[in-house]
This record gives sequence, C-alpha cells and structure tokens, in this order.
Amino acid sequence: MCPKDMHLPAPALPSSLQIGNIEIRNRVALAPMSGVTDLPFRMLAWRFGAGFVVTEMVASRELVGNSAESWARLKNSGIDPHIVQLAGREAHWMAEAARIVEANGADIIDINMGCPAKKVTGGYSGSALMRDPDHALSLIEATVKAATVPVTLKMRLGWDENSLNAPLIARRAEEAGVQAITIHGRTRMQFYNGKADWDAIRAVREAVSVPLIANGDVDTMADALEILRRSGADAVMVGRSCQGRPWHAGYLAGAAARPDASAIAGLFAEHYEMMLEFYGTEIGLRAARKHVGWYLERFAPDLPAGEKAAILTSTDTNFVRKRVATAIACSGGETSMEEIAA
Ligand SMILES: Cc1cc2nc3c(=O)[nH]c(=O)nc-3n(C[C@H](O)[C@H](O)[C@H](O)COP(=O)(O)O)c2cc1C
Repeated sequence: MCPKDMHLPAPALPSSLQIGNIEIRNRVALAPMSGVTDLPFRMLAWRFGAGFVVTEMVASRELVGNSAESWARLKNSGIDPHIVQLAGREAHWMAEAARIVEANGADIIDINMGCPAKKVTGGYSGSALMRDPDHALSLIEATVKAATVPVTLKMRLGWDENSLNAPLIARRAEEAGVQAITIHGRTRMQFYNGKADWDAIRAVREAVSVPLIANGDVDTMADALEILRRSGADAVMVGRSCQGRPWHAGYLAGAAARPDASAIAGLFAEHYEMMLEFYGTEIGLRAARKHVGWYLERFAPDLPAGEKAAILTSTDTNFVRKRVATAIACSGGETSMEEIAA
C-alpha cells in the first residue's frame, strides 16, 4: 500500500508584482536552467502556479543565424508572460535577437549576465560581462532600445569577491531602462560552491528601485521567506530545488499543494510524455534521462542501484514510464523537515 496525501498547504507569500506594464501573478519564479527548463518543464511549473517562468538562455548570435536549437528554446504554449532570456557578447546581435524574440511573442526579454560556464564566459558573455561594466551597459542599452517590451537583467554579485559590482551595474542598468533585476547571491568564481550570500543581495536593493528578485539555494518555504527578509527583495527565484518537482515554485508561492505519491507518479508520466512529444522519441529519451534521475532520487531513494541503472539506460519508453511510476507511487511522496516540524 502506498502512503496517502502527506502534503500540507503552504503559507502564502505576498502576491502579484509589476514588471513594467506586465502583471506577475505571484512572487516565486522558476529560474532559467539550460537543459532543464525546456517548454515541457515550464508548462508544468506554470500550471502549478509559478509566478513566472523563463526560457533557457538563447544565444543571440545563434538565434540570428537561425539555429534550430535556439528556435526550439523560444517556443511557448499558453504561458503568460512569455519571458525569453538572451545571452550574448555583442550589442549588435543582442539587439537583432531582441527584435526577433519580440516579433515571436516575447512579453519580457531577460539578459543573461550570470552564467558561469567556461563555454559561455570564454566567449565573454554570461557573467564575464560583469568584468567590463561599460561593455555590459552597451549590450543592455542596445537591447532596451531594440525592444518595446520590458527588458530585465539576471546577474551574480560580481566576478569574484574583489569585484562585487552588482549594485553599480544594477544602478546603471536601471538608468538604461531595465525594469527588473535578479541577483544570484554568488560570484562567478564561486560557480555553485559554498552558500549563496543572501545578505549581499541587499546592496543591490539599496541601489535600485525596480523590482528585485533574489536567487540562490532556496529550497524550503523558510528559505524563501528568509532570502526575502535578508535581501529586501520583492520576489524569489528558485532553480535546482525544482528539479524533479516542477510544482515546487507553485508550492512555495502558495498556489499549489504538494502532490502525494500517486499524483507525483502520474505527473512524472505526463512530464515524460510531454518530453517525448516535444523532442521526438530518440532525443526525448536522452533529454528526459536527467529528469528521470531527479524524480527517482527524490521520490524513490531506496530503489536498488541496479534497478535505477536499468531504468536510466533503457531505450524502452514503456518500461521507463511504468517502472518509474511504480517506484514513485510506492514511495512516501514528499516530506521535509519543515512539514515534520509543523
Ligand atoms: C543546470 C543549470 C542550468 C542553468 N542555466 C541557466 C541559464 O540558462 N540562464 C541563467 O540565467 N541561469 C542559469 N542557471 C542559473 C540558475 O538560473 C540559478 O541562478 C542558479 O541555479 C542558482 O539558483 P538555485 O540555487 O535556486 O538553483 C543554471 C543553473 C543550472 C543548475
């Protein structure tokens, strides 16, 4: 027998937020994550009540060059607002890409200045832009000028601990017309190590008056409330804690209850199906593997390693679908220390 309904309703965070002329329905957002927050994932997160969701970053130069992958990242289906994140190193391509994404339905354009990956910073985009604020500003200005929709900016605290220039860049970005700013409370040199510094985000709060969104290491409801308190931000953005649970941002927003084990099993099956349909079976099978791993880690942690490996390496979609759903359905669903304490 599988345990039933272990969820509790979440306490609600303050609701609704305005970015430019766009109404955001609540204050918990799903972070953009390349290779994770594709259209199927965003559709689920949106359905469960995330305040907003953002596409995976779209490389501006590649989009202008018509890369199929960039176009796939731009897709939307019923998510409102449709927020597209652009990355790039040259003002010209950012402006061109901004025009293209707006013409294709973007309601907000977010600029990526936070990605630490060597592949990205080596090309002087992502967080590498924070090393050269003048150059960063030229990209921001070009994007704002090219777009009629609101432009937002996502960045880290700085390149390293000796150059915590997020407040300076944020102020200049606001002057250039940026309408919301997200800060991940780490430097680029920290990559994902250590703990995000929620207090350090406050220096950006003091520098700008546009909506500020705080990000980094938020998992529980207590974390969400604490990052808002310490940073003074208006909203919170959650990334990795949503892996394997696309409903989690909605739960933190108070928009969705936590699903029980059998609902999670059904949801997994739906998510898997959506991925196979979106990518086609061959690519979908590969793309879904990491999600399968996350669902199993979270909701069937006692599954023997051999069985887990058999699921993760299987090319039989029916086998994967059935085995994972059964493993999850017989787990206890989702609990956390805060629920136990409650
Ligand atoms: C797999 C992965 C991919 C990411 N891709 C992007 C991206 O495309 N654009 C972006 O701005 N940030 C990206 N990030 C950073 C996240 O948006 C977020 O800032 C970071 O994970 C910290 O938040 P968290 O602790 O809630 O995960 C990525 C993070 C991860 C783990």
